[in-house]
Amino acid sequence: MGILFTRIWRLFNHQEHKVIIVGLDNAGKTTILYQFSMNEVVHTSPTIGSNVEEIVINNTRFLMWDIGGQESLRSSWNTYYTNTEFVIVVVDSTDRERISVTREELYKMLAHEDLRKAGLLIFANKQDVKECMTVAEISQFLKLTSIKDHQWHIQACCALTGEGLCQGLEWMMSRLKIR
Ligand SMILES: Nc1nc2c(ncn2[C@@H]2O[C@H](COP(=O)(O)OP(=O)(O)OP(=O)(O)O)[C@@H](O)[C@H]2O)c(=O)[nH]1
Repeated sequence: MGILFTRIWRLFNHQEHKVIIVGLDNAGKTTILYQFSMNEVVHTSPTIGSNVEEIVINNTRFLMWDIGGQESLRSSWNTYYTNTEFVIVVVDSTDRERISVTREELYKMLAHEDLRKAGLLIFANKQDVKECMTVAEISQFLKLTSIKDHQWHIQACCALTGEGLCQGLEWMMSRLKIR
């Protein structure tokens, strides 16, 4: 009886949390996705369209969509928004020139009806590179403290070594618990 109950419970709790990973081209989105799913660095090439992986952490399932960040692809990001619970924005912390483009894309996304309830995790990636922007600088450039209608968190990371990635996932897990 106990085992049967557990199986039925699992069947009905097979909930999957949809996550989209966005950011400008070359930010490190695909590298992050495959660190999550395979725990290793894969050789990446620019994503045309998207990559998707299921990631299971402590029985919690995330379906993660890594969406290509090239300029021509950004206008179709919104086709992925339905039912998204978390948006991960990956920032190339070495790319000072385009942080304003990231900011524009970020606020465009946050204003979209389909993302009204989505949590926002920002990865300040490539922290291994000397003289990259710090988390504080990126927060300021992106005006994160002005975001009142979404839960958000910024996390420094290096997708090549995996440093910081678990902390980002832990933040997402903590948000799920308090819902
Ligand atoms: N130094 C350094 N390089 C990184 C890091 N993360 C990713 N890269 C490199 O950045 C380049 C782009 O990484 P991708 O993961 O393909 O970037 P993307 O955001 O998926 O790019 P698009 O598919 O064009 O949108 C690759 O050469 C990666 O090896 C990091 O933390 N540090």
